[in-house]
Amino acid sequence: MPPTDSTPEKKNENETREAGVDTTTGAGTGEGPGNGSRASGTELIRFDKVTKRFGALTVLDELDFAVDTGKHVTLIGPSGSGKTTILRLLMTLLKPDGGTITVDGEYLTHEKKGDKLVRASERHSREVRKKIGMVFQQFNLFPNMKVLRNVTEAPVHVLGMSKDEADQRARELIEMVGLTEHLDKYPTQLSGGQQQRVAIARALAMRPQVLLLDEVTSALDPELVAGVLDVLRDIAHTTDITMVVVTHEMSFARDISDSVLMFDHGKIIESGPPDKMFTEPEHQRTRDFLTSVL
Ligand SMILES: Nc1ncnc2c1ncn2[C@@H]1O[C@H](COP(=O)(O)OP(=O)(O)OP(=O)(O)O)[C@@H](O)[C@H]1O
Repeated sequence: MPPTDSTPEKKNENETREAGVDTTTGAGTGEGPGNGSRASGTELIRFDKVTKRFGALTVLDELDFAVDTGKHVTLIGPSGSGKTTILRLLMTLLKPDGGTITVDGEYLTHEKKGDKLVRASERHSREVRKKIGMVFQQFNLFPNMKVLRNVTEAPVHVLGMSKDEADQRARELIEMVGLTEHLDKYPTQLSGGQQQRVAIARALAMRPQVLLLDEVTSALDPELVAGVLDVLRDIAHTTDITMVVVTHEMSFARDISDSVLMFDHGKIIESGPPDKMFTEPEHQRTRDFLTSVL
């Protein structure tokens, strides 16, 4: 399908993809975002010494990493290692206890007041968060709205898009996820896999710069998984959208990732391109984890 206003920009298929992730601890050097200058030319997301605690449990401990524009980064690691927490922080569903998160050169968690960096207001976070779309494990569709309206609702009410434009964009996205004949159905009239494809179209309708995927097939019956992964593979391979993915589907991760980050107890213990991570991981914890899921 040719690129349109409603779909993420088509990528140069000959482009050689580099890892696109920085897990060094150099974050925080330089002038920093939020004051008119971007931390780096192509950087879209940066976690700078981000700490998240739940009571006595420290889930993320001064985590540093960055994702470049257009790259696909997959987070792997044992249950409880903090992967979903990272996505929820990006959606501002959680607040960090320390450190800063920036998206497209703007602080998500903080804002500048004069020379000071203060906690972001809800309004500021909401604006920055518009750059981010997320697809959850549970599809979270509006049960009382038909498929088309599920996809047009947020562009009209959150972005202020005209109904006609939202409608046209939604139809194109619904076609992209293969559901044109189901436009007029309610979510309960669809299979789980179809509902998840509506959720993907709905996230893309907001034209986000980054798409977060949180174990999007784990609530599906096994026979419905492939259809959803095929749609996501297509989006990953034919568009320029940045992706941060949490999945236990390792062959999918291998197909779409520029870089894989292995988490253990809230820290990145190893990272690299998927071919290396899945065939010759260096860390024993990574080897043990991959043996348990492959
Ligand atoms: N709202 C919360 N309140 C208390 N503890 C939480 C909360 N959310 C997450 N946790 C805890 O934080 C830790 C990290 O959770 P998180 O969901 O980020 O892990 P994960 O790596 O995504 O695991 P999984 O692969 O099982 O989804 C877990 O021990 C979890 O129980």
